[in-house]
Amino acid sequence: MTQIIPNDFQILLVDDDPSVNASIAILLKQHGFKVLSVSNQEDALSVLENQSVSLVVQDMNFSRNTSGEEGMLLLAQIKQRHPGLPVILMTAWGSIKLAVEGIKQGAADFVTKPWDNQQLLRTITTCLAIHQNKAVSTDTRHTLDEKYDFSDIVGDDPAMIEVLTMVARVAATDASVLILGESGTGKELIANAIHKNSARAKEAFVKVNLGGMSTSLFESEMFGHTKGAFTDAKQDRKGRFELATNGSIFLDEIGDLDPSSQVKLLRVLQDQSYQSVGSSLTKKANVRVISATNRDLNDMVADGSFREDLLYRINLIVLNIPPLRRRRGDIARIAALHLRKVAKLYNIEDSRLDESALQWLSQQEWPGNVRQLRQTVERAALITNEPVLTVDSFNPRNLAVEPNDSDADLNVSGLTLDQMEKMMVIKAIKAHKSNLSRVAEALGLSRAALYRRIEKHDISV
Ligand SMILES: Nc1ncnc2c1ncn2[C@@H]1O[C@H](COP(=O)(O)OP(=O)(O)OP(=O)(O)O)[C@@H](O)[C@H]1O
Repeated sequence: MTQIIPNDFQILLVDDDPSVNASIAILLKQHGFKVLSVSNQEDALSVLENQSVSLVVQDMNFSRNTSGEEGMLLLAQIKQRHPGLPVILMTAWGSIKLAVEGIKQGAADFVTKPWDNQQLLRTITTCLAIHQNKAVSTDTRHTLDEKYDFSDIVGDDPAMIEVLTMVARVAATDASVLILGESGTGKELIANAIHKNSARAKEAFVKVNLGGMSTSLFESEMFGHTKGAFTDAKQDRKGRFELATNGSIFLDEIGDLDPSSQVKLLRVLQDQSYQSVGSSLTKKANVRVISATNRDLNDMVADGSFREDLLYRINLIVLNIPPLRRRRGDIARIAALHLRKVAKLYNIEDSRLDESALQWLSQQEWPGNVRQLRQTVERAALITNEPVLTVDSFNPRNLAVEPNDSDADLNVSGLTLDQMEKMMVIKAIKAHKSNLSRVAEALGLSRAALYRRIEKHDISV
């Protein structure tokens, strides 16, 4: 994992208030960094010309003018002369608009005054780690696997190697990551990989589907509630942020969040603290935030349905997961992986895909991406019940797969999810000779969940 060796880095502080420079300098030196301080823009630019600096922390105002214009100008000058140099802005509390503007102009991040020492340190080390790793040459899958745990993720195609290399770079940092990609491309798998390869790996990875969360439930779900806070609050309940303490929170479908919940989420990300519903106690949110969506958040910002300031809080790092049709090189391996899994589940021995099947699978458009590929392979294995799958096993006549179906969410199999589920439960019961503990284990269900399904589908055991 990427470690920052502070002594390798010289940080330039630019603030007209000597006490600000002095106290940040003490903090950074205590943590081993080398520090230079200047009080105005001219000196800052001259130091950058003549000395080796790894990162700049700059104020936004250098005179009585408090508009932030001077800071923006300095940022623009630094970015023009030293495009790759990370700059962190110090902005007055409440001037988030200015900070957002700064990020647009190329600032790496911003910290509000009065600053929190730990947060400032985290921001600095994160920016340095991301920047440092940019210089590392692209890895191969083999070198990545030596250092990181990417088990369960097939990705040898150059498009995915690029994604995994970026995951490797950012995993160790606390940077917020926004994962973009069509439905079924593996966003959740990537979010989990970021967590697994971070220092938070031993703590919780809490997934929240914001798409399915109503406005009225948002606060109590995310921040928890105390007993009696509202009519149905029969006891204290922890929220998702508390459950994710010291770990990571995965905010799936963040593009579906309604405006009032967006404000509440922004507040906790901004302040790094929150209050449970019905409590006046402020709790610290030491949580790494990973978000995902298949919507275009920039378009949503443009049409006013997504807050720009929230976007800049969640997208320090953006990972674009390519659709499966742009990484056809991975199709055969993904298909084989999921076939192995389903074969194990149903005790099918020596199952494999023959050349004709692999070729056919590699040529499809897969509008539903990896999820659709996985379901197609599982379905074929289940329906044919043959160890070797050929192109015929995927014959649309048998499986009703439409090769160029353009709607990923349509039921492309001719089977509903419910029918699939029933079929899988029946097969697993047969394969494990009605030993329900083993059936539950094979299906990844608790015994209670298995019983519920047996009852729901009226299956005899
Ligand atoms: N690179 C991959 N290798 C192996 N399996 C994968 C890969 N990517 C995705 N999958 C599998 O595809 C399925 C869908 O993945 P996942 O849920 O992560 O997608 P998603 O982009 O989060 O979907 P959605 O947008 O619908 O939430 C999962 O079963 C996952 O295990």
